[in-house]
Amino acid sequence: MGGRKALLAIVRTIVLMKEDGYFADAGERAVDAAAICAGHSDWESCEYWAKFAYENRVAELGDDHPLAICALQTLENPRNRKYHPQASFKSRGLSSVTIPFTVTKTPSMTDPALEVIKKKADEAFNKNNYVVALSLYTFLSNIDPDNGIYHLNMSLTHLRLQRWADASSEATKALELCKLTVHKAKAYFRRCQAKRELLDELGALDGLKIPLFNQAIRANSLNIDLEHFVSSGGDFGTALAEASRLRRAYDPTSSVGELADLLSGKLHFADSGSKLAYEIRPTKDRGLGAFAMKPLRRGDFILEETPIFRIDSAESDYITSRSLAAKFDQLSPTDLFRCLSLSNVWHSEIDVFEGIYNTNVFGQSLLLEVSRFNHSCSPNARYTYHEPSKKERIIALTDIAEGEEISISYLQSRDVYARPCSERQQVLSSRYRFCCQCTACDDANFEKSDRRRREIQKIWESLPTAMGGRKALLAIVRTIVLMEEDGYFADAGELAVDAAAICAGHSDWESCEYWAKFAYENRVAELGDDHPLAICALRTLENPRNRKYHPQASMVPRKSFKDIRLPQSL
Ligand SMILES: C[S@@+](CC[C@H](N)C(=O)[O-])C[C@H]1O[C@@H](n2cnc3c(N)ncnc32)[C@H](O)[C@@H]1O
Repeated sequence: MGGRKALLAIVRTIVLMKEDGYFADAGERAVDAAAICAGHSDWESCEYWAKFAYENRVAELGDDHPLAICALQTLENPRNRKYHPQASFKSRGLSSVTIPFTVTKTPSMTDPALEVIKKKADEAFNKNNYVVALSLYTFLSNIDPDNGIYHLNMSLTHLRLQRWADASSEATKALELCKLTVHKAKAYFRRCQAKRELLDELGALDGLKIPLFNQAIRANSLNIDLEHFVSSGGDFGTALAEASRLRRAYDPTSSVGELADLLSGKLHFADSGSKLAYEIRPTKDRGLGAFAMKPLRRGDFILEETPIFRIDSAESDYITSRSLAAKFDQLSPTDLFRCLSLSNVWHSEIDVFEGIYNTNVFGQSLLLEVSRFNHSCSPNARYTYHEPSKKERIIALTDIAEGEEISISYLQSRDVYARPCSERQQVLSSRYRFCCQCTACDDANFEKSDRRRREIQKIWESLPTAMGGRKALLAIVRTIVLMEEDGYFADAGELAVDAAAICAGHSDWESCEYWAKFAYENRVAELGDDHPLAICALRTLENPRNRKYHPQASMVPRKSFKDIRLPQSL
């Protein structure tokens, strides 16, 4: 089925179903309609139907149902063949066919990120963690500036932090924005408390000189707000108690330093490993970055960090704002605040959690410190997840001078060392929204670098899928040489693992040992000697003929590859 006739049939079916009081399954018809429109490249109509399908599936199945999630992904990626396999297969022109009514939003489509942040802010406040609570309320009010409740909460939090002037001005903003009398009463009361403390401080400064004047101001100012508090339904006894209470003087130093540290991301975390190896500070043109605090050698551990959370691979295909909100919901308010201070290149275009996650996810981990390391296509360090300790590691790939920026590659293996600059830039700009200017991409080097990386690309494209024998070994040698020439010092170990396997297949045990040793040494340097991949390389080196480690050992005719080695310099 396809085209105009089918779409008209779908419209008629939905109208008849609705007229007949049957309110299920319209979403399924709309999925077909969206697919038809995608096939004819009518993206506007496709979006119209995909939205209808999504809203109906959410209403009928729940927004966390795989079919609703799938509909959302289809809505977000109409041209992607993963979601619409038939996209653009037919001729255009279907936009006039739509259904004659609209579907209202369901309550479950509220912003899950805001709900979580608000809950965590309240939690921090209730645990007397006012600095974090204030930061989270401030974050919320920046996203939703017309919501007076956040200002009301900020006013109270400033009061707890003894920041009277801020408490007063937040209460004033709450008064401007809050509609309900009960909220207004709270705002008056808080402003009154703040002013009293503020005036006490002023009175303490010059109170001896003009005590009567200060008392008059105090009485007048407090009275006005207290009057409003009472007339807005505030408790009279509370107002009286407030009016008669005298509080200690204002302490301007309280908590300010801690807040500044949190905001500038300068706090070091408990398990951030070798603190002396690097520091996070602003770069010239790419936000924050990590810089070596001492000279580092290839193989040195720079950082080990427990992820804030991980998304397992099965989950990663179904990430939605709601599933991410559930992850963020498990964090402490302080960790949530730290996450919210991470870079978000998506700004308000997408849900705040999705923006932060997409900008900062490394592999499957979201991390606070690793997230500050910038990208290079010729990195001097790499990140790797160490499953046994459940920590993400950053390890030096080259020697790094004190003061030099430490960079890692956001792209993996052949996506970086076997792709020319333009292809890398495409991914980096669409996913991370920056134009890379690393040594492999800058104007002075990119042509030379492109020549090498294109050659690697070609070598691998021209090899048969079932790789084996001399040709493959020569391809591996050439690739490692080109990578090295191009200043790319990761992943050679992985290629050497393949080389060892080829040699084992042909029963060339001497060559097998040569490559297995190279693989082991490189995996140790890049991943650590306790990494499962390094341990596996060691076992392979120790047991080259064992099929557990080389399943293809001696499976093909015996051959010698002793003449194929890497140059001595490597
Ligand atoms: C994981 S964050 C890295 C830390 C970030 N600079 C910060 O201030 O928190 C990724 C973002 O940093 C910036 N970035 C990373 N590497 C870069 C590079 N080579 N050139 C320009 N911007 C880069 C981009 O905005 C990117 O989306």
